[in-house]
Amino acid sequence: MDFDTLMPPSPHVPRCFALLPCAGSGSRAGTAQPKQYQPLAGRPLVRHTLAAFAQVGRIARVLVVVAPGDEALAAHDDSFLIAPCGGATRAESVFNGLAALQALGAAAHDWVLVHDAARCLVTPAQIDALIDACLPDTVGGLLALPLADTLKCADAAGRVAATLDRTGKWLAQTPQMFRLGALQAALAAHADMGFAGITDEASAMEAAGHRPLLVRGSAQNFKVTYPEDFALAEAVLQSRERL
Ligand SMILES: Nc1ccn([C@@H]2O[C@H](COP(=O)(O)OP(=O)(O)OP(=O)(O)O)[C@@H](O)[C@H]2O)c(=O)n1
Ligand SMILES: C[C@](O)(CO)[C@H](O)COP(=O)(O)O
Repeated sequence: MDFDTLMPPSPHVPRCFALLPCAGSGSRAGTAQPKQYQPLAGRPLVRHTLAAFAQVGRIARVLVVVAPGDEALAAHDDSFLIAPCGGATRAESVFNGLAALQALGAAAHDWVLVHDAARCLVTPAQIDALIDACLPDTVGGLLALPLADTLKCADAAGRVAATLDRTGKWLAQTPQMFRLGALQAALAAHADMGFAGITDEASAMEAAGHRPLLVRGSAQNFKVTYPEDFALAEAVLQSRERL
């Protein structure tokens, strides 16, 4: 099945697709298997991420980019598609995923929401807020959080070299929402250099001269990165169940 059968393309009504990079090794998490497949509150972590996107009616389709050979780990069902085209870096996985979306029928003017599989606490309301903010915009944008702590710069010995002005500084989160064609072109410009310095979609768009919109996210939308993050994520999920 391709996307055109699902929802015909129209130059007037761009569709929204979600692309989940899920091909990382999760080395900082210290788990035996990649963190996105670790059990969390009874199911693989990435399943919580997918559940949030499944509740957003404006997302036409979700594509999960996994490492070649990991298709079974992502345990496929009909609510999402899998592309086993993960790359050596997150940016490469996203770049390959955009090509897979295009091959399935997504158009250059369609929107793509790129979201870390490892940010499993994102909520449908946060995704909707990003879509609401970006749909009327020409560029697109990202969820992000203004810095809430004092910002230090370290020297090589692990001592404070300076306290930096945090005014106007935000922490980038995901989803990050851009037009497929514009994002593809922005990333393509860095492919020859192995996507060096491109740590998120917005940084590629910025390098291409765009100024993405900052949409306030939530501290709960953190990326599971370190061993202690699993217990925190589980506690948040359990607290939501009690609501
Ligand atoms: N080559 C890569 C690297 C990362 N990711 C994905 O990008 C998201 C954010 O990556 P992050 O968690 O920061 O990186 P990991 O490589 O998974 O972890 P680490 O840096 O600790 O090894 C994750 O959902 C991860 O699976 C990916 O698809 N392809
Ligand atoms: C994209 C991202 O989640 C924005 O904060 C983040 O940069 C991904 O983590 P990484 O460690 O840079 O891969």
